[in-house]
Amino acid sequence: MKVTAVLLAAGKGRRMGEKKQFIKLKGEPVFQYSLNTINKVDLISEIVLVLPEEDIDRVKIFSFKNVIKVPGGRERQESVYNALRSIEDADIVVIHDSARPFATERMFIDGIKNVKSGWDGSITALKARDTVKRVRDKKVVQTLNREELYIVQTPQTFDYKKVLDAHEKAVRDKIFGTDDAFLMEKYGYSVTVNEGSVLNFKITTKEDMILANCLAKEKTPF
Ligand SMILES: Nc1ccn([C@@H]2O[C@H](COP(=O)(O)OP(=O)(O)OP(=O)(O)O)[C@@H](O)[C@H]2O)c(=O)n1
Ligand SMILES: C[C@](O)(CO)[C@H](O)COP(=O)(O)O
Repeated sequence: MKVTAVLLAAGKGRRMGEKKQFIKLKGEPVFQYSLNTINKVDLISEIVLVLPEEDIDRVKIFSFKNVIKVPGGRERQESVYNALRSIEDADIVVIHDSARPFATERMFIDGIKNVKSGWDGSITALKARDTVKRVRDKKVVQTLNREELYIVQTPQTFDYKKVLDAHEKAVRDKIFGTDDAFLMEKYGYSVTVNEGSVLNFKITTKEDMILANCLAKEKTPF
């Protein structure tokens, strides 16, 4: 079974104030951390790296595995769709945000195993540990049952043909989601969870860089 990884690094970093995927963490750009991890996962045979169109030619990458560079779109969903359409043949695709540099090899492997075992998709997720409430106009209106709540991360792994189908239907129906699993759920595909980690947080604002710098290890690629 051919497994392709899609690494998303085409964001604008509006909340950070700069393109966070290129910020250096102990000498390496943020996106290179995920590339290093994906390179260690034997089950993955090629990588589609999605970059801002204006940066495609200048960005230097280090990878043992074959990397295809693809231009991103205006929104994350459009970037994923561009990547999926650029894939010539794959059975399984693993989609990962480069803004999550501390995803582990295990998260990639667990997702791939779940899809190989028959699920249409598997998403890295962390069971809610805090109490979660619904608030409207600053008034607390409901306390949610946290036994049913998961904080969703990437990598997210899917049957390639099915996730491409979900994205094509979403374009047709003008549906937008904050992750790819949302589109799978919407079109009736089965999605399960594999275990995430608090360390697999998404770098979003400058504050997140403090933690990222603490977690980053001095290392050379691979
Ligand atoms: N058009 C886009 C938007 C986002 N991403 C990627 O999707 C991931 C999650 O997005 P987010 O954290 O929202 O990143 P940005 O879009 O860069 O941030 P912001 O929303 O603050 O502009 C990141 O790895 C980002 O590079 C992408 O490839 N293409
Ligand atoms: C896909 C994702 O990482 C799951 O948590 C997240 O939704 C992407 O974040 P964004 O800021 O909405 O692009």
